[in-house]
Amino acid sequence: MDAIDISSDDSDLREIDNYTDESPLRDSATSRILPSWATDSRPTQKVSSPTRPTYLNGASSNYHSNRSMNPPTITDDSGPSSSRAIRDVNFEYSSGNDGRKHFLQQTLKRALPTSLQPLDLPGSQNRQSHERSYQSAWASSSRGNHSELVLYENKGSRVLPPSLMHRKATSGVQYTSVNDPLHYLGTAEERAAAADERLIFQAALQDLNQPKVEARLPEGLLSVSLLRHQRIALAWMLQKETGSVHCSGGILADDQGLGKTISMIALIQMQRSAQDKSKAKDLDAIKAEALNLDDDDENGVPASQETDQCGEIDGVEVITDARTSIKGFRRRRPAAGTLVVCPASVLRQWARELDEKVTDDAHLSVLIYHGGSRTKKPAELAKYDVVLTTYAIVTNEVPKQALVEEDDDDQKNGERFGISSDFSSSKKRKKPSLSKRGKKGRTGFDADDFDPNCGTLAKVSWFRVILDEAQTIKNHRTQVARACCSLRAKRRWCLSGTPIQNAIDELFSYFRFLRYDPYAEYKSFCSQIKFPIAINSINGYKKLQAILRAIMLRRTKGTVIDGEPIINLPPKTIQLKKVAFSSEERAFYNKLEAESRSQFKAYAAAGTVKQNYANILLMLLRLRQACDHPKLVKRESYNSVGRASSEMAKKLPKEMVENLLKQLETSLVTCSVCDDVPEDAVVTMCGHVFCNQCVSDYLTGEDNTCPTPGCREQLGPEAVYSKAALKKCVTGDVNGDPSSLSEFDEKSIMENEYSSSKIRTAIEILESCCKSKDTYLESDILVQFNGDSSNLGERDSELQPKGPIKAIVFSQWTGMLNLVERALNQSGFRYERLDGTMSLAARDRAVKEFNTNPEVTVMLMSLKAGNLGLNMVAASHVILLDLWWNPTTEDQAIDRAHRIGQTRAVTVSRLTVKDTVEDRIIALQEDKRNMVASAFGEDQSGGTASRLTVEDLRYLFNL
Ligand SMILES: Nc1ncnc2c1ncn2[C@@H]1O[C@H](COP(=O)(O)OP(=O)(O)OP(=O)(O)O)[C@@H](O)[C@H]1O
Repeated sequence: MDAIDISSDDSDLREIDNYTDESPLRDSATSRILPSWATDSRPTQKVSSPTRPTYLNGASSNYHSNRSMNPPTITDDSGPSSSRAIRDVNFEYSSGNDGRKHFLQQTLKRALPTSLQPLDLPGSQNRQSHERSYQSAWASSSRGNHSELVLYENKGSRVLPPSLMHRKATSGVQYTSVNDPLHYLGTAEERAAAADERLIFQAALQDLNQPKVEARLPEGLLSVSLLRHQRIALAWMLQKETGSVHCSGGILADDQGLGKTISMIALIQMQRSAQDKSKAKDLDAIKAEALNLDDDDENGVPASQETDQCGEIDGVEVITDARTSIKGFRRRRPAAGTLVVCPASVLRQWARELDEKVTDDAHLSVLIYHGGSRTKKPAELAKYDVVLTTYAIVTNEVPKQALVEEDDDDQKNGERFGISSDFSSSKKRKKPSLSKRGKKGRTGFDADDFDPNCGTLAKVSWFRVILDEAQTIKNHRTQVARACCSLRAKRRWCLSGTPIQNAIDELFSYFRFLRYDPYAEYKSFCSQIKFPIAINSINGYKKLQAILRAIMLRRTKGTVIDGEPIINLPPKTIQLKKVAFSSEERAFYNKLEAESRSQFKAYAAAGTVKQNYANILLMLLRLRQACDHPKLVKRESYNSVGRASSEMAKKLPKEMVENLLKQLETSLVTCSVCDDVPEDAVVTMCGHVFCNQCVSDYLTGEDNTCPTPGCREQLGPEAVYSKAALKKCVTGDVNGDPSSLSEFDEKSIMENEYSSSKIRTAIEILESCCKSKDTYLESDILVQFNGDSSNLGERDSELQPKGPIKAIVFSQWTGMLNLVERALNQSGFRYERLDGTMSLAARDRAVKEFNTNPEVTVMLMSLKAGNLGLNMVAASHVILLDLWWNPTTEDQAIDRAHRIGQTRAVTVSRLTVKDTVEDRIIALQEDKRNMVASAFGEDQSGGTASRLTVEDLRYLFNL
């Protein structure tokens, strides 16, 4: 469980199982989401920040705006800032008399900040010595009494960074220079030494002084020229792949639409061309570099030490370790090129970019590894320069890395540090681990890593693995994250415009994938990153920025290099449009809220709030949906599942149908794909319940397993049943079409022609922009884009392309898209639609049609299926019909239109209804936005406001 609950009371919401990243109740800003009636009646009082805290505005990028440095505001730790910080990392503490003091004491007991830890000599600080210092620090601190411990916290000035203390250095410890030989440790020592934070400090220091190096690709490799920020990214990536001691690779976190894909393609080309050159010179050396992929094989034992017996399966040499009899295929695993893992919806786009942006002469061989007929031969994968696949297939084929047993560790630390079990999180339910601890190798991989039955992707050693839209693995407990972590690779990259969406914890998953030591260990991540933020948000976030600096490159659309914006995109205007309910809608909503209120009160009175987590989420879902259209609330099942599924349901034994129906009707659980209460719920043959759209999206085009953690049932689209389809079977009316079922009230707002206030507003916006005569006016702000990137971003009104103004309309609910469709038909719009229930080919067709057919002016998109990766620059208006829990998902959606290639000013309308749950979601989004800005050191506009000094770094790493 991600949230570490150290409150002694039996507070209800905090310990709810099955909470998820996106779920509102997991966030400690719960009180912002639940209506006041819900929070007021909670039996346990929670402490929350009464005022908005002050945030740090440090720098996270080398390439920042030319602003002068503003030292961050110093806030009293006992004030709102610290309580905010506590919320950021999901702490809570009891609000009794000494609640806060007690919390701090316990936090300090659990993980002393580095500033209180003795330093080991560089290179000697392996994991055990780290633990020793951790213990001894506690031992020395614990000799003091509690008030002494609190003293460290309250007398914050004693531990402030020098830059915040009139430039007086507090640490007498010498720090090593960039030229220190430590920086050039041999390969064998690198891993051990990387666990030393001192190296991270040095990298950050070096980075601070680093000039804006640009790499130039040899002529003839790409069909377009790289933009300046892309050339800088290329130089940075080359350095990270070859000259970094932390991990080979990193996080390219540029804003959506700045060209991360092309930057990666340039990296692949650059490295290939370098190889080609040196191949001529030294073939042997190349073999060693390209094929010695076992460097990253963490279960590996040098071949010379093994006395193995060999056999061969599928062209892969299988080795039986003579001592353990464990079968492995570490040796001779085919050495393959670059694996790109991305959401299914952008698979084809990657293929297109690889085809179009690379010259014919420097052609890269590309395999789309997707679909039921994909090859089973590892050697086949190894033939290609680039293999493209999806997260679903990786999840399916790669044995999962063991779960991080943080609860376990917490308990051990609690016991070791004398913390009462009341404060340990060990009471919480542990998610099942697929592997037993005893079977794990030294780095926690499952023994079945060597299972010859694992999929083809796992039987290859990759030279490079790129996770596109890497936020997909943000929850390190999920199967997808654990599978990606197990991929064998020499170099690793995460691409994401929004790497943090909900909580700092999400970074841990990337660090783990990247092998970014010491933070790839959950305990170190907590003690070195999470806890310092909890204790002092200003310093904690500054340190995080420094840590990120060593492996992350992030530029936003507002980034300036040498006084020049990195890209001249047309402006983007976001309007929050407050829609007023009609009187009927208001009455409907108020009634619904009143019902939810009394229901919640009943749970609270019975002390069963936490048992009713899913019910409460459902109440929230209904309130959210009521803001869109009352019909969404009443309609239980409005989408037909596929014909194959309806046919299959008819063939099932009656008893099985009844059981599945019961499961669908009575089990209130969250959908394990989107982590919300299922919309248009469907049940799988194995009895798991999902949103129809989510499970369809997951299963698109793949023979797959059930997405529920721990369930390995094979699943096809025909084994997913809607309530309507099952009911038909039970009542014997097996020939009916489930989609035509209607269960609605016949009140006026439930009538078919009733169009909600939000839909009416959306249509008005579309009428005014897409049907207006201005469509072809010269007055549009246009930017020339003719494929020649040397002209990218230049404004030239004479070359304005003429074309219709188009819009994308997003909703998270397919039911809402259905209702909007009807309104569009009535108003005579031509539109396309993209949602998770469609095949990849159908989605691709819809995007192409929208982008190229001048008659089609509206694209209806599901936020869940269409917010990532797609290029939809034909649209210059975006309408968001409903709000998502975190703002980054909305940003992603908006940037489908606001990206390189956009020629017009982009207008975004976010529709919300006043005095509803949506007000509270907006406040929650604001909190999350601030947390992300603090972590990256960005201001609200996405620019970097100030940068870390050498003193800051020295202080932050306690050197
Ligand atoms: N140097 C360039 N020359 C020509 N076109 C470019 C260049 N760089 C990027 N583009 C185009 O800009 C668009 C956006 O690029 P890309 O899809 O790589 O962005 P991204 O950062 O990966 O975005 P997202 O995070 O949304 O996936 C693409 O259509 C791409 O072809």
